Amino acid sequence: MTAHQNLFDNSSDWLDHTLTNASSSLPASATRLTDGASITRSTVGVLELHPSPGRPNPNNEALIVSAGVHGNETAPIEVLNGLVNELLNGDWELACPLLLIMGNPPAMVAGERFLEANMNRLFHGAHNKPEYRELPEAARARQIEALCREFSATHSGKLSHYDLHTAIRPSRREKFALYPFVAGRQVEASQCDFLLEAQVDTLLLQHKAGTTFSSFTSSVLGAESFTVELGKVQPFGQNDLTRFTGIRDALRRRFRGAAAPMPKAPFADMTVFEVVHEILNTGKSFQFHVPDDVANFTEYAPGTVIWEDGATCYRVGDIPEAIVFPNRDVPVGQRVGLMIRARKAVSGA
Ligand SMILES: O=C(O)CCC(=O)N[C@@H](CCC(=O)O)C(=O)O
Ligand SMILES: [Zn+2]
Repeated sequence: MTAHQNLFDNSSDWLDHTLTNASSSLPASATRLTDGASITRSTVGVLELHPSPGRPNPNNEALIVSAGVHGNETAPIEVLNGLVNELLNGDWELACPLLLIMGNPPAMVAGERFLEANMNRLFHGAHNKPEYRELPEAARARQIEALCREFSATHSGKLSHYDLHTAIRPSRREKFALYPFVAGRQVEASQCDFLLEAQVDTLLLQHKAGTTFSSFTSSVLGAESFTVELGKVQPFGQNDLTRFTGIRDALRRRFRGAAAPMPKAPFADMTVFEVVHEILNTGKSFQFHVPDDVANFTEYAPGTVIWEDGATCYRVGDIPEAIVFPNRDVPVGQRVGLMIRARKAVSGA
C-alpha cells in the first residue's frame, strides 16, 4: 500500500478525501515516507507531519498552515493540497514539523463561507459562548484549538501560523496580511521578509485581540501568526493558480528548511496600515453608508460618515481612512468592516 492510500483510502488526494468525508469522524491514520518522515491524518482535514528523526531543522521552527476556515475560499486550499501532493510524490523532503489544516470541510463541500456560524469568529474560546457552543462549527473550532495546543506543546522551535484566505470583494491591494494584536508585540523583520517573498506586500496591524484563528494562535500559543488574504473568492477549479505561486513557493521553501532569500531592510517594500476602528453591527437602527460593491482599501475623505445608528455616528477623522472587508450582512455584534489608516513611520511596526 502506498503512503497515499494509507492516508486517503481510495480518494485521489487530501482534498478529495476531505470533501468525501467532510461530515464523518474517521479514526486517525498514519504513514511513513521513504525518507523516514511521518504523516498522521489526525482527523478529517488535519495532517500532522514530522521530518525524519535526526534530520536537521535548519530554521529551527514549526509551522501551522490553515486554509478553508471559510469554505468558499478555495485557492489557498488548492495550494496547500498541491504541496502535500508534491511531498507524497517525493518531489522534496520535509525539514520541520507541520500542522496543516482544512478548516471547515462541510462548508467547503457546500461552497459556502460557513454553514451555521462564521468559524473565524469562534476561536479564542468564543466557541464556548452559549449561543454557539452546540453548533458544528463551534465543535470544529474547539477541536482545531486542541490540536494546535497539542502541536505547539510538543515542539520547541519557533512557532508560526499562516491562516490563508481570499476576500469577498475586489481589492485595490490584492494580497495583504493581518497581524493580530498582542500587547507590546512588534512584527519580526523575518516575518516581513517571508510575506514579501510570498508576494504579500501590504500589512495591516490589528488594534485589539479578536476571536479569529490567528488571534488564538498568537495570543494563546505565542505564535507569530497572520491571516493572509491572497486574492478573490472563487469556486473550486476556477482559481487562476498562477496568481498564488508566491505563497506556494515561499511555503515550500520553509517546509524544506531552505534558507530565506537575501533579507531586505525590514518594511522596505511593505506598506503598513493600522486599524483605527472596527465597525460592528449595532442592531436595528444600524445604517452602513459604504456601498455593497466597494473594493477593499477604498479611501474616504476626512469627515465622511461611515455608519450611524441614532446614538452613534462614525466619521473619518482628520486623516483619510480606507475600508477593508465591508460586509453589512453579518449578525448583530459582528464585524461589518475595518477602518484603516496608512501608518506614518515604517521603520518598524
Ligand atoms: O472579504 C471579506 O470580507 C472577508 C475575508 C476574510 O475572511 N477575512 C478574515 C480576516 C480575519 C482577520 O481579521 O484576521 C475574516 O473576516 O475572518
Ligand atoms: Zn476568509
